[in-house]
Amino acid sequence: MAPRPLVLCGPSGAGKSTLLKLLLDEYGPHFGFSVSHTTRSPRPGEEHGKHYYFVSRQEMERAIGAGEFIENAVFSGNMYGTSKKAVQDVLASGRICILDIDTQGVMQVKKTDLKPHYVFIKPPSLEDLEKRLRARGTETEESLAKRLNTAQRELEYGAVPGNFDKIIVNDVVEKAYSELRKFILPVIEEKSSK
Ligand SMILES: Nc1ncnc2c1ncn2[C@@H]1O[C@H](COP(=O)(O)OP(=O)(O)OP(=O)(O)O)[C@@H](O)[C@H]1O
Repeated sequence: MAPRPLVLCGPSGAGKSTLLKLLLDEYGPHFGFSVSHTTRSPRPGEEHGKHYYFVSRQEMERAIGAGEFIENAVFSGNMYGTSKKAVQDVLASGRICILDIDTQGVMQVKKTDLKPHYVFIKPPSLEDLEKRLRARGTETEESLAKRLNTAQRELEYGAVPGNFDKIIVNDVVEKAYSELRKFILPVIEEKSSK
């Protein structure tokens, strides 16, 4: 039986990439990422089928209409999405497929039969979240305001009982990572014993 995917969700700046990096440093070979589809043009060095499946808007709309996508979203005018096939390819290789998605994506995944483990990464407070995003230095004032606004709604969704199997407050990174590790180890062990 294929392993269950792992959903990592949480507001921008909560620390998903940070925790994911630690997880992959320690257990990389057990995990895999699905290759997303996008209608944006490839950047230099990006390969079709490796970084993304680069498709036309027409093809993407057809596939979404045909129910081939688990989740999809529009960012700055371009469509992005995760196809069922892309996730199944990872699972078929015996790896735990990581889905780093927002709450909209989670709602869509919940309608599929993928049955992932749902983990929500939470910042200690909105103030901390803002500090971290500012310190990361990747945002303009406009994108920062947008992320903080969205964060409020995501935190509300994260707090609804039953929406997630595990909520991890990313206060001290090491502590948050050890919680994530403890949650996912049984999944790795179950997979490895098959
Ligand atoms: N526990 C922590 N304490 C202090 N800073 C942290 C902590 N965890 C992460 N950071 C820092 O906060 C910033 C945001 O973290 P990260 O990029 O991992 O967030 P993210 O959830 O992946 O965001 P996005 O969804 O925008 O990709 C980074 O600069 C990271 O180094």
